[in-house]
Amino acid sequence: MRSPKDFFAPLAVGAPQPPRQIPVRPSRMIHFFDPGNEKMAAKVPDIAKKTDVLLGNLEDAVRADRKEAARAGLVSIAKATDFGRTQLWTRVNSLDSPWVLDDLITLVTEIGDKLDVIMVPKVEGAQDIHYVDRLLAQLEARAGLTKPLLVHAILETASGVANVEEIAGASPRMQGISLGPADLAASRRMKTTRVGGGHPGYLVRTDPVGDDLNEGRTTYQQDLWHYTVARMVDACAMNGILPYYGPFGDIRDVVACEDQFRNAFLLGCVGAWSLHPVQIDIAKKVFSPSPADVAWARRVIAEMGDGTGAVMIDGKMQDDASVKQCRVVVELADELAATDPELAAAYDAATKETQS
Ligand SMILES: CC(=O)SCCNC(=O)CCNC(=O)[C@H](O)C(C)(C)COP(=O)(O)OP(=O)(O)OC[C@H]1O[C@@H](n2cnc3c(N)ncnc32)[C@H](O)[C@@H]1OP(=O)(O)O
Ligand SMILES: O=CC(=O)O
Ligand SMILES: [Mg+2]
Repeated sequence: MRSPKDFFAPLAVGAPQPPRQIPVRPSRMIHFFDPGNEKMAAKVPDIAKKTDVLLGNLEDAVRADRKEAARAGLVSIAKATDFGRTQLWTRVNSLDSPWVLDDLITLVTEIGDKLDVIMVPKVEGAQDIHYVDRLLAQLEARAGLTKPLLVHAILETASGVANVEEIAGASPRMQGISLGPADLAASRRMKTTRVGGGHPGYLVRTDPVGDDLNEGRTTYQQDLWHYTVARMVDACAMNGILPYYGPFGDIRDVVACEDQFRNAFLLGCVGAWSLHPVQIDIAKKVFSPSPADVAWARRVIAEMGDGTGAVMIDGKMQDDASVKQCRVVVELADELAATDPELAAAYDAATKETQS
């Protein structure tokens, strides 16, 4: 057993120093594509210009007989493309699959310098992260990489949820965690047949008004994912890593997709997956704080001075705690605005308006 003092030491001789902080880079949408699908692959250079993260997916949604083609496709796309500021991630096959070892060996060796994050599916506990951590260190050392690869876990097994805190803190490489509602539903033996989103049957109903149990009773659909997202957000926050909502499979229902993404944003997530080009702009809109919220937050910070005490602004009490929330919003807005001049202009315009 290594001492806690060794937590940040490289796990192989010659491997780069693991990170002490997760780099702050926009990751509002993690856009999935199948690198073995020629049509999708052809769109990558253009999609790269409008996404924060492009993810070459090798796992579910890639047919078993297309796994090698997807892996080879990702290698050639990564070598041929200048991604600019866009991060390149991959989702490798699960640790019990016949493909994952070759996924990791090939990708780290061939394009380890181009990849930022490796997403690991179906993580059950810290032991899965420890395995990947050591293997990556060995491969990084062999490939002579100088920048450590980061690891992102998908929360999509019942035991993964039970162990989410230890997963989040299992390695200094841990960059974040995404909810995987489809596999999680199956693992939990939930009786849904969807990829994320709500279900009309999961509801609460107001009390009966008279003898007729069917008359005048309103029902409210509930969020199937609230408990898991909230646990994931806490586990990530306490370990200094980033939480994400995962996939929303009803591509046509852009309205409900936006709702699901916004619930996650409000609860603390920094982004979500986009499975289809139509979901990119939804994620960008939802996971960027609105100009009105940023203007308000800047006003509260300005009026709170040194950040202590209580003031009244437009009839609302503000104090040390609310100013901290405002700082979270403004920090995120500033980070996003730093690479998005349009957003920066919208934030400044809204701020000027509240000052006039
Ligand atoms: C539970 C989980 O694990 S979720 C994560 C795994 N799943 C995925 O990664 C799914 C990724 N997405 C997809 O495979 C596809 O978007 C599908 C199958 C859902 C729909 O694909 P299509 O039926 O081709 O959709 P549609 O006809 O609307 O596509 C329009 C165009 O966008 C392209 N396109 C679709 N999805 C993507 C994408 N994710 N990235 C880039 N291009 C895409 C299509 O190739 C098509 O191109 P064309 O105009 O040159 O023909
Ligand atoms: O991988 C994602 C999921 O929902 O399953
Ligand atoms: Mg899954």
